[in-house]
Amino acid sequence: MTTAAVQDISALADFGIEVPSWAYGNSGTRFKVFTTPGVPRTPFEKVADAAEVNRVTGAAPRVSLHIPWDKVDDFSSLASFAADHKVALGAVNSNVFQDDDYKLGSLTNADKRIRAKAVAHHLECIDVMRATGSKTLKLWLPDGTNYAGQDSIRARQDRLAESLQEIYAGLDADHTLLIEYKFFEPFFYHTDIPDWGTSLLHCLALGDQAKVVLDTGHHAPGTNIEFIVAQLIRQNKLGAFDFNSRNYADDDLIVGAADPFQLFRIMHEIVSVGAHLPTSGINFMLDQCHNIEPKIPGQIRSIMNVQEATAKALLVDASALEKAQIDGDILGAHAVLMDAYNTDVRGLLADLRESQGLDRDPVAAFARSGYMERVETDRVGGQQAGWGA
Ligand SMILES: O=C[C@H](O)[C@H](O)[C@H](O)[C@H](O)CO
Ligand SMILES: [Zn+2]
Ligand SMILES: [Zn+2]
Repeated sequence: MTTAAVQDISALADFGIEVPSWAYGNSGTRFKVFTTPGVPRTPFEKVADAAEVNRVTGAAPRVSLHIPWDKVDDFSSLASFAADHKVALGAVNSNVFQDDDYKLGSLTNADKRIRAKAVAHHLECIDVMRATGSKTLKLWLPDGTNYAGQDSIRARQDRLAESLQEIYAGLDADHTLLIEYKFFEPFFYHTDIPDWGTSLLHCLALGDQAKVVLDTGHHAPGTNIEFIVAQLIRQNKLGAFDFNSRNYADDDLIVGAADPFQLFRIMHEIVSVGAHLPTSGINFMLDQCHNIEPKIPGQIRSIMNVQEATAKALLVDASALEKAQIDGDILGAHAVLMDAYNTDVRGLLADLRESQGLDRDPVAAFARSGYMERVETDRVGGQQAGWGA
């Protein structure tokens, strides 16, 4: 059983999780996008909601943007608005998945003019980064095909490599390009960046400023995600996470909701090599859609789930684990990990929040704040943000 001596989760005080602007807008599936009273209508209102999550959790210091969903006339005013709300603008996400021109591909398209358009969009995103002070460009490439023979898998990789080079050349020296992989959707025969290996190969071809994004919802069922985490960290090529959880496909549910033990195993691979520390440079982000549940409480719950998994990982008795592993003590080693996983860390986390001057229970603190009632009253009229907006 874990001894009291090692119940130190203080490292969580510096552990920040970046929240996605799009989680505060309406979202859904192809069947229905549900609307909710009080949903933001502008990127400013999205940032205000994200700042509320940071106010009660103390652990959501940045907001990811998605272009053009978060396009504004003056990005520096959005950045100062964010600063006034004690958050910063984080990764800038490109979008090459909502344009008819990209039906047969964007950065992989056989038509050079289409590829140039998609490259130009990424260079525009880099300009947004310069205006917001963000250092990260995040590229999820939806490109793929639906039928065997539809296009040359090899030729598309060559075109992709060329397009990525043009984007990479547009980065400033202190910028990072994050390349996200996904095994399928929106296409259903092949995807041009389907797995960590393909993303890693392109990152290695580009250079040190290119790193892999691991979205926890983007793997084939049965994939051992923590193995990929360990492998990418070994290569110093894990740039970021898109945290969420899923039961079937890219469900984008609340992280840890569908499989809290998987989240713990992932955070164990992170914590066991100190990659949870800010010095690791890994960006821990959420990528979720709260289709039916209240969005701000959903984000608060998500932050708490990552904190709980990380706290449990910090409680792993590392020396006992290593000894059991070296000794070939299979069940002993497993028991050390399960002891930490089965430890109820909610009290420790509440104590940590209190020591940071925060309410012990962020969910209750938000409910008591009256924030939701206020925005439901104020945000009348205009176009709610979100899918289909
Ligand atoms: O499945 C899409 C990816 O997860 C991307 O990260 C995407 O940009 C994000 O989900 C917003 O829709
Ligand atoms: Zn993602
Ligand atoms: Zn996704």
